[in-house]
Amino acid sequence: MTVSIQTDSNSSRTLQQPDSTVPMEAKRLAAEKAVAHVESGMVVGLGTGSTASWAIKALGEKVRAGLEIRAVASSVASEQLAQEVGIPVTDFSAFSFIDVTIDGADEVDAGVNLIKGGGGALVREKILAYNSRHFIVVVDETKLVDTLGEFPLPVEIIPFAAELTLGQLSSLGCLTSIRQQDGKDFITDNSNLIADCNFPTITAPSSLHDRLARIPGVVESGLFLQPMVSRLIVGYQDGRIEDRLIE
Ligand SMILES: O=C(CO)[C@H](O)[C@H](O)COP(=O)(O)O
Repeated sequence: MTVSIQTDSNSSRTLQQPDSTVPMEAKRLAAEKAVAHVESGMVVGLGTGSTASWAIKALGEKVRAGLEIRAVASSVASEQLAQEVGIPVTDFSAFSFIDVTIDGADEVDAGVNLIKGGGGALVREKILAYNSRHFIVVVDETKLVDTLGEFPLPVEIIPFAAELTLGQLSSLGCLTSIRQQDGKDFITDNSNLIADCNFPTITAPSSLHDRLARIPGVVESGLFLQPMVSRLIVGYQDGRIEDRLIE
């Protein structure tokens, strides 16, 4: 998928969404490795995106073969996919914590901090990750970076006074744009907007996270900072898989 991003300087550039450039096979292998960590009796959080979809499909196969789990989804799309492949989706009132959540990411830095939200599901994804005993991130090798920021940081904002909120985001040193889809504003599952924030680089993600959180109108940012990830699984184009426990 190709998304045209309009910046506040009226220039435009093209963001290649991960689907168009990365090896699907590496994503699939990483996702299947993650599913091997799911056991009967668990409550499982389902991420969003193409890598998470591979995990949902692999989980569905295991459920059909007898694995007994209950799942919660981070997006309407993932919930629909889960139902299609036979995974029982449960209500948030039915449990007090999630055993394991499996999700993808747009960037993973050397300290295992993430940018997420390329699929626009970052708020629900973060709620699931935060409430999970184990958060397994599955990516292909193209998502690994030394420093975050090449992928524009998605920030979910409420529609009210969005122009003012965009201005506040820009004052942090980024070019901002409201994400578009099919010629219209992209609307999240929470009826909000996504501001894509293009920083030159994000050298201090923790302080940026705090500054973003102080802006009224910002619901959440796509910065998922450590300690959040408990396991990182990376699929490589040559077929290798790295399954790393994060201490
Ligand atoms: O954060 C996300 C959705 O909001 C996705 O996990 C992220 O965009 C990675 O997607 P993909 O697995 O398709 O590369």
